[in-house]
Amino acid sequence: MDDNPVQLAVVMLVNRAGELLLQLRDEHAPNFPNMWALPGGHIEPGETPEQAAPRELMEEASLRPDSPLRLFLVQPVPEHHRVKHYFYGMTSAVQDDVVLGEGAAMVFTPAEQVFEGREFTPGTALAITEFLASAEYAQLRERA
Ligand SMILES: Nc1nc2c([nH]c(=O)n2[C@H]2C[C@H](O)[C@@H](COP(=O)(O)OP(=O)(O)OP(=O)(O)O)O2)c(=O)[nH]1
Repeated sequence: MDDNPVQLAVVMLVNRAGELLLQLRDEHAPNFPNMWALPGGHIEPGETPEQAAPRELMEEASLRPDSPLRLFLVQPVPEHHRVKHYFYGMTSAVQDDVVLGEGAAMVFTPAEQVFEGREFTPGTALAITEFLASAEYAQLRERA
């Protein structure tokens, strides 16, 4: 039984070149230090996942999506007592627009390089794999 799992909102933000924004967690992070992740974090009490996702993106990268983020996947991770809400969206921002607010790095990464030598937080690699193969990602690429 996992009665009250921690609720997280994370963002798969794609730029006009089709690159995905990835966060490297810093060495002092209490959980999963030095691992790759998506920008995101805890959904605060009274906050919806739809509110938490753009807030975390602003706090951690100083970026806004071009249009409202959409939900891609809700993923239970019972072994870590978490539920992760994955949102996606497009930005016309470029790497120089990123202001690192949390973590050791925040980088737009070409899709074919996402899995090159990176260890991801639980559930993240699976969600990114599904997203990069999805109609949702293909549609963003068509509109870029
Ligand atoms: N940002 C992020 N955190 C993740 C991912 N996967 C995953 O298990 N986590 C975990 C790590 C942390 O235990 C938790 C999020 O913590 P955080 O420190 O990044 O979030 P936060 O901004 O809410 O931080 P705080 O308010 O607790 O200081 O979720 C992911 O893809 N991105």
